[in-house]
Amino acid sequence: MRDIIIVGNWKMNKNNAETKAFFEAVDPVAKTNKGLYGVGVPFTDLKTALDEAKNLIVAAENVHFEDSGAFTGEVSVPMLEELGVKYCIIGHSERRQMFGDTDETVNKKAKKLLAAGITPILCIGETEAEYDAGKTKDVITSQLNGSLKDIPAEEYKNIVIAYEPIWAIGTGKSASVEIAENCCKLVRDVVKDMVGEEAADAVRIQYGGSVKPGNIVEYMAQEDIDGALIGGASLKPDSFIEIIEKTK
Ligand SMILES: O=C[C@H](O)COP(=O)(O)O
Repeated sequence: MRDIIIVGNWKMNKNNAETKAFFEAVDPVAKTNKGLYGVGVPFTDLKTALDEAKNLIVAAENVHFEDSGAFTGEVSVPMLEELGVKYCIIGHSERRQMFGDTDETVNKKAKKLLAAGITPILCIGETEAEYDAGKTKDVITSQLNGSLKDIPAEEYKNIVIAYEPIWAIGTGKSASVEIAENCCKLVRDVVKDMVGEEAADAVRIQYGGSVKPGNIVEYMAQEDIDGALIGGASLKPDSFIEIIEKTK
């Protein structure tokens, strides 16, 4: 049985004082022996978050695939390791759309993270036009094959895949439970085709896109949904606390 993993993604929000206040309010509630709860925070908040975290896990929101060099503005895997980061979101659709991330660069990031013992939270998902054109399966298959290329089956227990239909991100228009479950099952089937049943059973799959306290329970009741990646509803302590309390 896979453990649940529910992670907030703050995106470009919160300073250090706000991070500290969030952890003071939320961290005690996240004490559980049943699953994992955490937040992805901006690089500038990582140290504060890690210092405060007793129960919540802390994720970076991106990383570069080279260890060091002339990459102005970037942060490397060894830099995250030095801070004690254990989780890192990669390939978020906002990075793919606005900052040039591709399946190829995301694949390099995933390999570097795994080699360092940091769990990648790999984001995939189709646009509204692709969904309407019935291309979801093709898009997911191509993103998974590209982003997880040459990663051995035994590593999949250390990987989290976040299926986030782009049309549901920040729109308030969440995918129906049926669509979310069907697509997460599709992700698992593609992984099975790629690396076999054992890896497909082990990989944790999150749904992301307008998840909130009012819909988290029905998503989490689905067989192939092991967790959620939550943007807007992870910013307010009260709303994230409600999500934790409803699922732990
Ligand atoms: O990474 C999280 C997703 O982008 C979902 O964001 P949202 O919950 O605000 O729709």
